[in-house]
Amino acid sequence: MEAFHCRVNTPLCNSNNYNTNFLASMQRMISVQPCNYARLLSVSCSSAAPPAKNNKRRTSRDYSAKTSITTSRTGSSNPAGKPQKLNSEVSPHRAVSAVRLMRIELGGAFADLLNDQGKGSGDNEMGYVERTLGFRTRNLDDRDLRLVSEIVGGTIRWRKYLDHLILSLCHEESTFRDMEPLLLQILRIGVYEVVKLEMPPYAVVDENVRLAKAALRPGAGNMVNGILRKLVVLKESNSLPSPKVEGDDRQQARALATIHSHPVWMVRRWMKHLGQEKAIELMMWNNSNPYFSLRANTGKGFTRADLVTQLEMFKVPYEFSPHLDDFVRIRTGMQVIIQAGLLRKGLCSVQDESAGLVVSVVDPRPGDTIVDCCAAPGGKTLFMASQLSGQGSICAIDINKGRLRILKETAELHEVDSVVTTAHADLRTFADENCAKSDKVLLDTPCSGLGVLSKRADLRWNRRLEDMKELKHLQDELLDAASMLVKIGGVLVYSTCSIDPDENEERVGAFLQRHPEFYVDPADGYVPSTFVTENGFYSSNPVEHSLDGAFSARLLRSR
Ligand SMILES: C[S@@+](CC[C@H](N)C(=O)[O-])C[C@H]1O[C@@H](n2cnc3c(N)ncnc32)[C@H](O)[C@@H]1O
Repeated sequence: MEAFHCRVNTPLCNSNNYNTNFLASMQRMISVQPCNYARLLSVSCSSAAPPAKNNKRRTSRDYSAKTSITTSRTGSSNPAGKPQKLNSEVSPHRAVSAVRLMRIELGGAFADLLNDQGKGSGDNEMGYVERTLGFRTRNLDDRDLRLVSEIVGGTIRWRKYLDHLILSLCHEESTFRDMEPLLLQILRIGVYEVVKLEMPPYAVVDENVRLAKAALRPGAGNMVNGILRKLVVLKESNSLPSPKVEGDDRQQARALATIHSHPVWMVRRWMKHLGQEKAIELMMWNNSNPYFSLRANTGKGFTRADLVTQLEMFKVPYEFSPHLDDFVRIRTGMQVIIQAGLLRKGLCSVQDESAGLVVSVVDPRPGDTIVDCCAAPGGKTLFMASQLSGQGSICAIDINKGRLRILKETAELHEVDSVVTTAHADLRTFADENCAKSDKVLLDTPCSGLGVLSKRADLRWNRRLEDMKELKHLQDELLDAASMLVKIGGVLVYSTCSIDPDENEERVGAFLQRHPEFYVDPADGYVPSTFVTENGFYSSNPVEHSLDGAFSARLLRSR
């Protein structure tokens, strides 16, 4: 059977991609490679573990394409071709989680975007369930929605570790290697529920067996039953298989990557830059449940006190940010906030304080002319605009038209559009063609996003080591371009949401060598000293500051 090689494109930046659509992605994949439909159907209808006839390892993506093609060609992925119907036996959150996981891993949907959709999204989700599994379940209630977020986020984060457990519980490696994607997702959910959520184990087994039988076939249910029961026995006797951290650096990194569920290349990089202990702390942070920060939109006259009144009214527990006046932190209650329409009405935004502190480094003042070079979807543009009190201007540039449209619409919603204009352009061309010089230029550059892995559960699996090399080159070019827009005496702020020195200190160092007309203005006048490095840069560290990782350098132009 021929393998599919479909790389899901991910933007080289931290922000969400808003136009992902499962079926469209599937169609894209279909158009990439032809496939053998008869074989696909036979794969879906055969026993729990389809026989491995080829030597090549089948990736889950290979099977996903097959599954989805079956779906799109027949209108139902139900292998027995049963009419679509309500299945009240299957728990809704498991069915939705399994289908969401398929969409994320195979269709390129983004985990956090799906989690943010809130009430109403349950109907769409059920549509996906029906199209993928061939039946509906009862509707999701609030508890189900919370469970879906928890299970989907956790299962993605822990994927490597969960697969390690599943593999070690399979009789043969080929059983795991050739497992069809939906069956694998159901097993991952079950293993995550038993091992990480510590849910009542035999209920978890029964529920996931029921899902596998209904969504696939009885043989698949038997397989889930066998594997999960073995897992429960091992868990109860405290003898889950775990790789030993021993041998040379590479072997140790491999073991740690499995235990803490991260790509090996990242672990090796962090062991080199941070040492083993700090690398482990960072991975533990990335695997923990993040809290979120909300910024009250003062540009619209909605203060933090107003926000707090709303949170108290909806009984959402909060804490004040110790660093930024407009921000509060919440650990739970995001669904309530979404349902109450606070985001939709533009009264507040979800923004990490680490990003807010980058704006503090820019230090926007009423009357400033500002260029935001890589602006979309606009988190920092809008926060800067709210500080201009209607005086001054921000030119928001981005190469991505769709994201820039979102920025423009949000600026109107936030009532700061009088100071924001947008320019759809490649910064490198824009800088060549525009000779106007500005007071302040922010370059929030495309980066690996290695500082935001706790919030972006799927990002770790979408990044490759090669991205780092490509990014360095782009970051240098964008820095050169951004510097052309700064007036003499003006400010250039370079920022990333990465903790990687290659993207941060090294890029700034190389820039200063190429541009002796710039020098560092230490960040300690702009952010609390705990965030200021010995070189005068702003740097937030997830483990040390309990924020996302971010970096910025404030550079002044002398001539
Ligand atoms: C890190 S994101 C920016 C996030 C944004 N500053 C915010 O706070 O919401 C990087 C952005 O750079 C844009 N970008 C990438 N290459 C670009 C280029 N050559 N010119 C202009 N924008 C570019 C991407 O489209 C993406 O929106």
